[in-house]
Amino acid sequence: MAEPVIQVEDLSFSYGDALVLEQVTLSIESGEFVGLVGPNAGGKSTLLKLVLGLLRPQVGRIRVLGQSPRRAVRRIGYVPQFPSFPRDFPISVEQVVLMGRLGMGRLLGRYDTSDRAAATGALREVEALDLAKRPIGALSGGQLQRVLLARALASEPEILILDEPTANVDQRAETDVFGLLAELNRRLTILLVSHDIAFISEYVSRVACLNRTLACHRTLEIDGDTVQQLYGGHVRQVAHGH
Ligand SMILES: Nc1ncnc2c1ncn2[C@@H]1O[C@H](COP(=O)(O)OP(=O)(O)OP(=O)(O)O)[C@@H](O)[C@H]1O
Repeated sequence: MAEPVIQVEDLSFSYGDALVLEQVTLSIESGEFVGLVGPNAGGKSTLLKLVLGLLRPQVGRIRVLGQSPRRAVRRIGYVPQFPSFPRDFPISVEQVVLMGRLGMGRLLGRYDTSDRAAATGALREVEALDLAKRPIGALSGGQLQRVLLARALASEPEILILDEPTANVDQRAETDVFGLLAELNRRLTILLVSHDIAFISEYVSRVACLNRTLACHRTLEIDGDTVQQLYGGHVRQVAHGH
């Protein structure tokens, strides 16, 4: 069997004395669409930072595409919860999407034809090519989210990781973004952080519930009890079926 795309084994992580992740094990296969859910401060962002190589495991091991996270990070497209640039920055949509090529060793402003073609392709894929020349500050929340998705796609990744991609958009834009993700999942493995277990259950194949410890559920198995156990603070009683 092929090696998992993301493999987390017996991972524990603390900030000082505060244990945030305890013996987390998670294996994501090629082509999966996994939702990572859990209450505030449950450790979701910390787990993403470890998978992206921004933090190092203190206990346990992470492999991404058979490599260390630091090496594999160029093969991951990341959509952050909040854009890392001010909305009033005088920069066009096209320039923002081109920034997705920087992780591939390009210098800011020194893009070649292949970079521009990748940016155009990414904007087309998220149906936002008509926005290319617009200033980033003139976009709606839903449009901005598509552009950030295009920026992640511009690096031609094999994995897409998204942190609450629809936290600041209305419901219609949220449905549109998830429709796009379902399309992208035909060729990309996706790991997505969300608070909204009910909404994402329509799209993802598996839900990983994280509240310091982690338990996985096939989407079809999720019922009221699962949600109650996760958000009612008794997540450690959920059977670890993996
Ligand atoms: N750099 C840090 N230094 C110290 N503590 C931190 C740091 N980053 C996060 N924490 C703490 O670790 C815990 C887990 O935080 P994390 O951001 O991973 O949770 P989360 O599940 O992503 O939360 P949310 O859903 O609110 O974004 C929280 O108690 C948080 O305060």
